Amino acid sequence: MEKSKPLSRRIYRANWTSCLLLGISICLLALTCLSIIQKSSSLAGMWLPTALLIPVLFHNRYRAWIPLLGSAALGIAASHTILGTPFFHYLPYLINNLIEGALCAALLRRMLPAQDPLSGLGSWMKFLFVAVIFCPLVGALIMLLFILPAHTPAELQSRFVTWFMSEAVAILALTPLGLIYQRGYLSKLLTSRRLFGLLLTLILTLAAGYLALKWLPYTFAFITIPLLWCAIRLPRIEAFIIFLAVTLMIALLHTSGIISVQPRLSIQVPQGLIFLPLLLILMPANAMAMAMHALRAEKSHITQSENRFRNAMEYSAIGMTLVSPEGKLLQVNKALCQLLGYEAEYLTTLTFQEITYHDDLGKDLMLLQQLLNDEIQSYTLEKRYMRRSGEIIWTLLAVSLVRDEHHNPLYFISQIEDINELKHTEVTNKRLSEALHEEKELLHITLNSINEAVISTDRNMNITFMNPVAEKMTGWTEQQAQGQPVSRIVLISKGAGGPLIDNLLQFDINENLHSSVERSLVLHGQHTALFDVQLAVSPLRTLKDEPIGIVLVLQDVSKSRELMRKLSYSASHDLLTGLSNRGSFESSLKKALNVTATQRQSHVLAFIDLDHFKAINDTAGHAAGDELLRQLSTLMQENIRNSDRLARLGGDEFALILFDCPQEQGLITLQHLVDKINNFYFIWEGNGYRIGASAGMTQINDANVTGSEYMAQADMACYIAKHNGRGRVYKYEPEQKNAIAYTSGETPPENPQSGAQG
Ligand SMILES: Nc1nc2c(ncn2[C@@H]2O[C@H](COP(=O)(O)OP(=O)(O)OP(=O)(O)O)[C@@H](O)[C@H]2O)c(=O)[nH]1
Repeated sequence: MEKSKPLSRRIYRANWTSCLLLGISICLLALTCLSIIQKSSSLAGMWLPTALLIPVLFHNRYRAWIPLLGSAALGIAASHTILGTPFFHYLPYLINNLIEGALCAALLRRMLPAQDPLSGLGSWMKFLFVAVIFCPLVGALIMLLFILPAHTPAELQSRFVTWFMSEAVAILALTPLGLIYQRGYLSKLLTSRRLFGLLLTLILTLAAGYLALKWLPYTFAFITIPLLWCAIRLPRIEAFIIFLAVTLMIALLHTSGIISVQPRLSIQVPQGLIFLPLLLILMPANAMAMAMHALRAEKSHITQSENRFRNAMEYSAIGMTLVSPEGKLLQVNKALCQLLGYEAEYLTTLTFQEITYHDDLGKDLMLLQQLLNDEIQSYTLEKRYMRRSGEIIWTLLAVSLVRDEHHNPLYFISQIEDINELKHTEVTNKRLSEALHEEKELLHITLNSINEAVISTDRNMNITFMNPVAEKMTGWTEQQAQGQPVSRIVLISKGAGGPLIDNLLQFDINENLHSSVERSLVLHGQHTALFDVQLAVSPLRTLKDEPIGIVLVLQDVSKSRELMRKLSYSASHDLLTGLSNRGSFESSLKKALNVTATQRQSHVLAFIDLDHFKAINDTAGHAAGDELLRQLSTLMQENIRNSDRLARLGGDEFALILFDCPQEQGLITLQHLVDKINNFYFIWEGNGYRIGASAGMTQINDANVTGSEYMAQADMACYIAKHNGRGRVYKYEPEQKNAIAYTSGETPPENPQSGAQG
């Protein structure tokens, strides 16, 4: 917003044209006034140049004053020069005029607003004191200083009074016009219809004034009437124009001798006071014009604000009403009528109590009372109204109270906003939110009570939720894990020693389901044990199918895996000795045959049968036999390579595959085993026992021969070893159809050692 003061200064920025205009105007005014002086007395009854200079300076910035004052000085000097007044004679008066004008303008600039200096009686009173009384007095005093030595006291007194009066009357008549004049007013007036009215009023006022001056007694009392009438009827500026015109008319008529303003009194009125009545009639007229202007401005202001309020109320999108302190709807707008379904005429016959839903009336009345008691300034309330159709609607009511100047309540202003839909949505939302909360609680309880670990993440794979089982298995609390990358918390590998799975989202669940026990998934908990787990990974998606994270469900399957391991073990092992059983051995034989087929490797297959084992059972008992079987299994296991496969086929029969083993080496190894058994000294319950073993072997080097054929060959060789004296190793020879006894340079014993007590 622009400030008024700079705006005004900008409008009246002085330039050469305005300086020239001012100079010419002041010259003309001074010529007029000086002509009057020359005709009448030594000083003019009215000195207009200063009265013009004051508003011009007032409307211009200080830095423009020097050219303006210069122009004014030149104007006055020119007028004196034209009339032949010597320079040094008029110079003091000229300087005094400039000082007085500048002092007055400077004081007015300090005391009055720049935009509208005379806006009311208050500002006019200031103007009166400063411009009409104080400054002319100062000017008169300065003038006395100039002429002090050359005049008598009586002359000084007369000149003082004349100077003061002539300045005061001129300033009162002309300066207000200059102060309130706004650029463009004259051209607007000349083109408007008001001009005719103004001219007519001017003529009538001047005529009335002339008639009063010429023929009526109490001359100035009668002049006051048309002036006051103008002050009341006309706008401020037009009234001031008429005041000026009347003042000039009186001065001219008096000077020209057509009329005399000299009162018909016995005592002679001093020359200087001749225009005192003029001053006295101008002052009330001016004051009245100002008062009427202020009144009109106030009225216009009130009308404007009333219009604004009426428009705001009428065209408001929300319902508005003015309500009397008793509750009667005084005024309603269209929006309220639509909201409540009534016509305005009918609605204004009702009270708000009649249309308020009964349950909400109490609270409304209570707040209204607080408002009336001045305890609150306004209030808002969600309340229900009853529509004409009987429907009940929710509204948001805002109420304030308007009071008169004595603080008595005038009316309430109520704004009523339709929040019916909002309220219903709110109820629905509340219900939905409660249902959602219940669902969430239920889900939480479910997740907390199930045996599976449940972990969810956000779209960045950072953990958002873990149930208690997940906390237990991972070794992280939900609080610790929240916001952490899932790959840091959930460490899963394929098998206990396998590599960690780094991308759980792309993990193939089917692969996990069908993998062997050894390759199945293991969860590595922090500071906790390893868990055999079954993993399910589900991506979470929005309704628009946008990914928002994943849910991991981990089932602890450690117990079932352990059982499976045990079952698998017992299915493939001999429970007494811990060696492989027949089934497992046959699988190993198949592998050996495959290797032979693919890599052309040859292996050795052997059967080992204990000699006279039955005797141990019979003499020491079945438990001793069991223990002997266990010790001999360990003995044999210790004397073969880790890669070889030893199995107990049943009873006291063992089978052996020596992988990737030439026949000669196989025979040496077998003989070594048989020797070890032959030399083994078994102690049971303080007694020592010896047994022996017979072995038959065959070479696996032909992929076309089946496993059972090779088994039969080894069996046959073992049989021959047994029946050819026991305690020896025989190799199967296919060409001879019979096994050939093999000795490793030693003669087989005639009578093999039997399980006799040592
Ligand atoms: N203690 C024990 N004895 C068994 C087990 N399985 C079989 N036997 C016995 O092992 C013996 C095996 O019979 P044979 O091979 O004829 O006995 P042997 O005295 O070794 O005969 P030869 O082989 O001809 O020397 C039988 O007496 C079975 O009862 C077992 O698991 N524990």
